[in-house]
Amino acid sequence: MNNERFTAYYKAQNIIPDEDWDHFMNALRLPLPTTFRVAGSRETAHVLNNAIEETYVPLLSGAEFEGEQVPPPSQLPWYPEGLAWQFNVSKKVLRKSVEFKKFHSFLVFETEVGNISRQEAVSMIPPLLLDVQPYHKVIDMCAAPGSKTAQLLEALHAQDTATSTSTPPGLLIANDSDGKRAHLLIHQSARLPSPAFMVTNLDASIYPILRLPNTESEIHRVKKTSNQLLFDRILCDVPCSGDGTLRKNVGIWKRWQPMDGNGLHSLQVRILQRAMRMLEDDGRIVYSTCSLNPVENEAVIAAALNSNPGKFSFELVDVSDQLPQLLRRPGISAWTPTVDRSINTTFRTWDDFVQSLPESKRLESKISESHWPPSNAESLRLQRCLRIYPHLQDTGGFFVAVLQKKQSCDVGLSTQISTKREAEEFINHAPETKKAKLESEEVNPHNPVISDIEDVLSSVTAPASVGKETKKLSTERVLDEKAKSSGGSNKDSPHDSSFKEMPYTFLTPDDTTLQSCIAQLSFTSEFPSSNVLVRNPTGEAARSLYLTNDLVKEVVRSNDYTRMRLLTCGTKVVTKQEAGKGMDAQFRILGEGLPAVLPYASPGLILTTELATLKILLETYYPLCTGFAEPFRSAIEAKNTGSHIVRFPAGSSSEATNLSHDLVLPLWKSNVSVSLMIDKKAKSALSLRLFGEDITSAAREAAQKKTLLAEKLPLNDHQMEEDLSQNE
Ligand SMILES: C[S@@+](CC[C@H](N)C(=O)[O-])C[C@H]1O[C@@H](n2cnc3c(N)ncnc32)[C@H](O)[C@@H]1O
Repeated sequence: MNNERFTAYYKAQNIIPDEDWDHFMNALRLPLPTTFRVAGSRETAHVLNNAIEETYVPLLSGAEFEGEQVPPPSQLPWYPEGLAWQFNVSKKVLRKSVEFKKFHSFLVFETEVGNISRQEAVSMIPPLLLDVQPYHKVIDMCAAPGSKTAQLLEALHAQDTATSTSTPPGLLIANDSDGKRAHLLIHQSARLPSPAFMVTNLDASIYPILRLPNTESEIHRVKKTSNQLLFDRILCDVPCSGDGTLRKNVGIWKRWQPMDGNGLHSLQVRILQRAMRMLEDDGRIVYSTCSLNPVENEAVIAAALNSNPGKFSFELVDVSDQLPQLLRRPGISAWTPTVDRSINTTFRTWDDFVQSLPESKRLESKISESHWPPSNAESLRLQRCLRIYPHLQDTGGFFVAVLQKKQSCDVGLSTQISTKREAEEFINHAPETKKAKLESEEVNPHNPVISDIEDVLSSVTAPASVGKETKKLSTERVLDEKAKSSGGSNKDSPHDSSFKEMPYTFLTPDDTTLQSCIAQLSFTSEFPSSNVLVRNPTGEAARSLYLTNDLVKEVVRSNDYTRMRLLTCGTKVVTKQEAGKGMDAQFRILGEGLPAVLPYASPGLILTTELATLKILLETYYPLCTGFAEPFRSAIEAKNTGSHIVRFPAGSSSEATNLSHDLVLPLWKSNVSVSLMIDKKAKSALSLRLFGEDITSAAREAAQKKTLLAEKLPLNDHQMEEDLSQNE
């Protein structure tokens, strides 16, 4: 594991003192420990964390493998409330040591149901420094696959209890420009259903201006002069060359070369600049990469700070007192970009470099002035950035910077391209066809259909008080033009017919199907029936009902869903169990939707019982009502067929545990039997947690299959083992 270019480049950057160099390089060659975070609301997280501390750490403490002691998991010292862990054992130990095998099953199942997030330690830092509160409007600009999004959602839902979801007044938009990855993100986030969540699929560097309804109100801290949705917190975990992940992605050793970072710099700057324009006063941006390269880190921060000269008053936040046990190094103010793959770092300035090129080549160069440290680098206080190195605390490499917007002199202008040079740059980044179109349009300041380029250019030269509205509109159009060229919306109509997702239609509270659903499920009058949406063009409550909070509803109703390429919003709470229309349909509460609707479930819908009932529900797919002990048997027999909720109160106990908080689950009653409406992985996780073993019918069937396979196949040991592990 070596790469001479890597060594030469980073030696030239002076990021690691000479005396630490070997230590740094050796750490990069070691496998990364496994790290995970106990997720979910604080209440649930602490219950599970206690289980790790009280059950698994003692179980694993004496573990030995092939005559050697294997250390048990330990808490990451800097992670708040001890909720993140690491352990360092090989796959062989995980598969063969009885104790670790049990721990591994626990991790796998709890990860499946979203109670545990397998996440690199350093990747947990940005959301912590973003400091999200439930009332914040938050956007995660480059979110997929979503491990940080999950942390942001948890912070938004800090008030959740173990059984029910709070409805935070804030909002989280997770965005990614890669459609496939954005869908993966949706899949991941289904573990944390939230009425305050939206996913969009846009290029973050040209993220469009989103609107809120035209209102004079300040309910959501919307400025009276603007109905633009500005964000309190923005995460820019930008695409990067990723050399901080060398320990995990060993293939990088072979292919690493510095032009990857050079090539990403411009996109990284543009994403950060876009975030700066979308930020509320006093708002905070966290910029992060898993790269060690200053061109992708400090150079980006410096370029973005310098591109807003004084207008928005951004500054790097000193976070040296936060996460005090996290070992870090300060950001640097001097670095030397390389201009080619051979690590030519001899040019002290961009001018020197450009002068060295033949005149015909100068315009072609992709390396810009902002790859070099600016002359005011010291005054930008780049040392406030965080550099995390593998040898400090046995982690990956990482970079984080926290930016704060102090105030804006003019809210209208906050959406603007701020300097003439910036406007020109903006246009220069547009594809050629778009540029020609933008440049050929006529100027008419009284007509919204005016030239974008002229408008942008005039907006930065006109006095701030003149034509504010026109300027705002035009900036939006420039973004729309850019979005259109990358598959987004059309200039004349905000609708983008190339976007194929189903529309989002809010039902009226008196919709007959919705009313019938509410009546069937005995939801109380507090149920927010005006925040229920369906996903089809006609607005018919055809199958699934989604619940959003007020702010998400406002955003969806005030913006064309195709223009914002909205992939999902809110949380699916109820689905039709059987065919049937309107009043005839039978509705069922979904497992993932239960926490969101529980606050509105009337007592008649909830059956309270003991863990012995749960045992039967886990052991059998469709247990007969007559198979339960009293009083549950009579209680369930007396219920109508359909959707119900079963509650196991705190204090119920089983062989393995004593429930420390209520547990509620969705139940379906047929004529003579019942069934627990959660998926088989959730059942297994519950079973392991509450009964110390997987007692589910699915696990029993899998074990039987395994035995059959072992008896049937006359394989040698090695083949047999492989077959069995594939079946697991
Ligand atoms: C470092 S990864 C993000 C990891 C993610 N934050 C997490 O914690 O799971 C960068 C992401 O940026 C996305 N991306 C690349 N270019 C983008 C752009 N112009 N706009 C938005 N997302 C972009 C990539 O698809 C990738 O998913």
